[in-house]
Amino acid sequence: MPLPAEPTVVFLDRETLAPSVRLRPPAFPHRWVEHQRTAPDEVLPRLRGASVAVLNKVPLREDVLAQLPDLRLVAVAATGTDCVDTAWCDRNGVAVANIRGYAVHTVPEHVFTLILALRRSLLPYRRSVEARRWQEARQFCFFDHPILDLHGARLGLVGGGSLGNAVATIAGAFGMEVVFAGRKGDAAPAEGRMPFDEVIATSDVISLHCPLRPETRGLIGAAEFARMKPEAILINTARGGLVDEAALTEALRSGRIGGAGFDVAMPEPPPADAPLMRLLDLPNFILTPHVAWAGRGAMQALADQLIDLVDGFQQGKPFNLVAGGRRAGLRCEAGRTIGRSPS
Ligand SMILES: NC(=O)C1=CN([C@@H]2O[C@H](COP(=O)(O)OP(=O)(O)OC[C@H]3O[C@@H](n4cnc5c(N)ncnc54)[C@H](O)[C@@H]3O)[C@@H](O)[C@H]2O)C=CC1
Ligand SMILES: O=C(O)C(=O)CO
Repeated sequence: MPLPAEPTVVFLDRETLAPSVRLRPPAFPHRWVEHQRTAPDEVLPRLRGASVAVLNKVPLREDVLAQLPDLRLVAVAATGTDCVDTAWCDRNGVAVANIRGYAVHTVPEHVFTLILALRRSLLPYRRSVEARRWQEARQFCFFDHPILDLHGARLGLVGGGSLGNAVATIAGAFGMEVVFAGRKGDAAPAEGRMPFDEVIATSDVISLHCPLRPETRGLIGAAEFARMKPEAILINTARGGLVDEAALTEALRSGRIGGAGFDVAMPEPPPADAPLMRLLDLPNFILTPHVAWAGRGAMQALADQLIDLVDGFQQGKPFNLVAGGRRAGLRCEAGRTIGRSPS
């Protein structure tokens, strides 16, 4: 359904984009309302009467959506749309669009920052040097912490979209062997994919690049940690919720795996006593605050694409739809706009 004349566009969490990011105004007459942040009980009153909701991480669920008859488009200022009830939107003709491909450099660079730091014991060596351990060494260096090269190591990727593929390209330059996992439980995965369990059992580094959906929640749990190589490291820059944090705690504390690098948690921010926060004393665990995407250029690209989404929708040329495309004559499948429906 098209937007009305002079629609109201409400951005619920503007402060999730840095103040330096320029948001150009949509190219049509509209009323723009911007909130720095929005608490759960403020979502409904703020979106009443709005045709377009813009949000990054504000949850938008059925109980609220059902009370917003004027809403036509939810423009998510991120790739992951797990904060929106896309199934409800799809059933009820509310379009949901996301940002794609903006993070193909920034997230993979963060992934390799974590991988290299863990494989080379960067933080433990820094701590040792700070503690004057070098001065105690009887020769020119010391070997308190393990160092493992990337060359020749196997990288197992879960998710072969824009980020999985970009990580694979960098891995190739390091001389890593890259394997892509098939879907969990699928014994005969598509060509070019290795069975999920085999990827888990044989990879030196496992990196997650799939969306959080009901079927991927808890994708990596106790059974997966039990299968991993003792030196394996797990990288999660995708979403908290993909990994069972209690099982991760057990795997790291017992020395079952070599280490983990996480940029995401469930919930965010994590409370001070959350499982991931309690792991921070470990030298082989690194937690960053969901900033893998936050390279300056990537954030501006995201902001530009965000307004393109709104303009495209208003012009009757929606793109990047993950839900609600049927009424616009577009089919949405597995989070992808895959083409025009046959008429
Ligand atoms: N930490 C951060 O700053 C950022 C995190 N992300 C996260 O990374 C995820 C991936 O981003 P992109 O590669 O750009 O998305 P994408 O949509 O290009 O690729 C996602 C891939 O996951 C695959 N997939 C879907 N369900 C799966 C399952 N059950 N098992 C295995 N694979 C499955 C899809 O087939 C697709 O190949 C996003 O969904 C988002 O949650 C994205 C950007 C920044
Ligand atoms: O783009 C995404 O999915 C992110 O998590 C960044 O907000």
